[in-house]
Amino acid sequence: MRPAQAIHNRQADQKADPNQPEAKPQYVSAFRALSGYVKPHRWSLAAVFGCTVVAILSELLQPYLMKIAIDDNLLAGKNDYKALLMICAVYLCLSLSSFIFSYIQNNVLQNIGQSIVGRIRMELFGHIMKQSMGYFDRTSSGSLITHVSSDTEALNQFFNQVLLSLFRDGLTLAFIIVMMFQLDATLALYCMILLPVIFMIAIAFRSFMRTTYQLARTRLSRMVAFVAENLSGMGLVQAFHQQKEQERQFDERNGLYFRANLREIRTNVLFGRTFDILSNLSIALVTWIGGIAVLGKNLEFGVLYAFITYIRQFFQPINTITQQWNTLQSATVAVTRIWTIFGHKPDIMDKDEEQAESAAAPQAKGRQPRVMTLTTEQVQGASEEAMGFGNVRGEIDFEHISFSYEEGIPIIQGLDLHIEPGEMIGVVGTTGAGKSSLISLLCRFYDVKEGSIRIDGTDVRDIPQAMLHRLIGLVQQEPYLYSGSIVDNVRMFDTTISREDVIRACEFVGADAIVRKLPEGYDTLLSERGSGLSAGERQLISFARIIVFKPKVLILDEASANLDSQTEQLIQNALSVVSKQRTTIVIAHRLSTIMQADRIIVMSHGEIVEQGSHQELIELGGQYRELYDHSQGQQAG
Ligand SMILES: Nc1ncnc2c1ncn2[C@@H]1O[C@H](COP(=O)(O)OP(=O)(O)OP(=O)(O)O)[C@@H](O)[C@H]1O
Repeated sequence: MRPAQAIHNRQADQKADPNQPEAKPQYVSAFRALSGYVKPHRWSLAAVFGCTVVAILSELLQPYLMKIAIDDNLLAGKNDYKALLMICAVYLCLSLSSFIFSYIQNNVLQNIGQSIVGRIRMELFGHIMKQSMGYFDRTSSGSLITHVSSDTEALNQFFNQVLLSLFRDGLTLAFIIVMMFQLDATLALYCMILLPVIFMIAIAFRSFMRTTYQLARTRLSRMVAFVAENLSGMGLVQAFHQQKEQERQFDERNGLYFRANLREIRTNVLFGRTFDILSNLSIALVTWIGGIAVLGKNLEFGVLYAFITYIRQFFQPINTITQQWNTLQSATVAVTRIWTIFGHKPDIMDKDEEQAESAAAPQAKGRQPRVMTLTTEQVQGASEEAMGFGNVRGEIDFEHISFSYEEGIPIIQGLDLHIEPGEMIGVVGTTGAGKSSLISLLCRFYDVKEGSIRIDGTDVRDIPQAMLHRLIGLVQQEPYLYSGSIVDNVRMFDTTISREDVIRACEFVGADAIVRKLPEGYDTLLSERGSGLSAGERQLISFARIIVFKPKVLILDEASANLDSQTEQLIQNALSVVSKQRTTIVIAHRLSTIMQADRIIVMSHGEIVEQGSHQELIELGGQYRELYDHSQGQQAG
């Protein structure tokens, strides 16, 4: 299999996809979960209920008025024009009342629905953002996009359609039955004969519609997930000329979705038309039985007219409620899926969050909180002075740490490393040696399985994450730049950092000349992922970030891409200024970057196999020497 295709397929296959069709709706738990969100709106819901009752009564009284006009006026031969005019006026008033109260009911209900869905969407996004990196390794971004967009949209439809229909159509149905029995109990009973048939058909269709609907939703989610995977791996797709192959795979998924949709539409049309037939059958039955009664003078003509009108109105709400079944199902599945995410507590939590969690679940066994020496006051605030972490020295200890991403596949085993405050450490090693993993552990993107990592003697697990990430400045291999101006990218949208500070930082790292060449200078808007800037330029912007945020520890995961010699020189200069007086760890792909480091560490299979200065390691004649000779050979070549 070709690489790009293999990677996509691997991602799609391996990551958990909660959009499985077998997800069964759990109505009770789903609605219990929603009830907390609905509670604050209970008075508005009561108003909706009141408006619905008035709107329906206004509508259902109209045929009754016609019955009065026919029986008590027209057929009674009274020629009472005034009374007839009065009936027409009341009829119009009822129409107006039905319109006004339906409008209010609709608006208030939409408002409630939108604010609940908006709140859930916000909380869901916030909850996803709190998850650890391990969670994102296991969960595909496509399915997370589906949860934040489609699942919350399904909830939206629940409030827009299902709740509205349950309110309006359910009450309409109940009132029509009352009106029918009020008009003529015998004729009403004949109509009720058809009810069991209607229910049987509705139940039969329900399970069929559920299958087709779920199939369509699942295929849609897969298609969305596929698009998301492709967009995030677009570079790879283009580099391997995989466009045709990906188009073919998309066409396959698109075709499946198209067919599932057609099936769903056919089922809906068939169901709707079956109800029309039933409605007409009832009308024929009532016309026959009622007609005989009218001819035998046992029933007034106006009653028969009103009955026929009510039968027409009777089938419409049943049809609508049954049609809502799908939306109800998908909303229930969506709620279940959203609550599954809410129920997933982050693998990595701050000590106080962990304590709150274990207080809420006393039976849960957790790690015992450790003594913490770094205080929040030491590292809070925007500037170093305000943050007060001037007294953090930046001493780092990896104490006999072990780590694995997956159970049984060790990546780092019993590693010990002590880094002095202000020391500059270069890390080299073969690909897959565990260099980036070591850094991820220090940043607490993952937790060690054994041992501990300490900063100034405090376990990183005992330092609040917000604080830890202000202490450590990370320049990643592929520095991420957000859609926004250069200024905002340097200060990470933190407006407490002035524009002047940003410019000074850029000047300091040597990025100023590059930024000023851009069309709008510091106000140039970067597109997503900072495209428009080269890898080296993006790294320089990241260095400027380091300067404005003044972390105590700097980590540079050097870009593996080859940079032109001018940019490489700029990066070297930037590194030497930003690493001054701060502990610095550089994962180097080019040995020239770390030759001046205080100490170089050589990693292999998750262990440190050599360490010392450049000169010492060259003299040792081991793996470093080999790497060095190899790089010299490459340069010469
Ligand atoms: N998120 C992850 N999930 C599972 N395995 C991972 C993950 N990240 C890395 N690995 C595996 O862990 C091992 C060490 O990877 P790591 O990225 O730390 O190596 P590295 O020395 O930084 O390599 P490189 O120089 O190529 O970046 C590799 O075998 C890699 O496949």
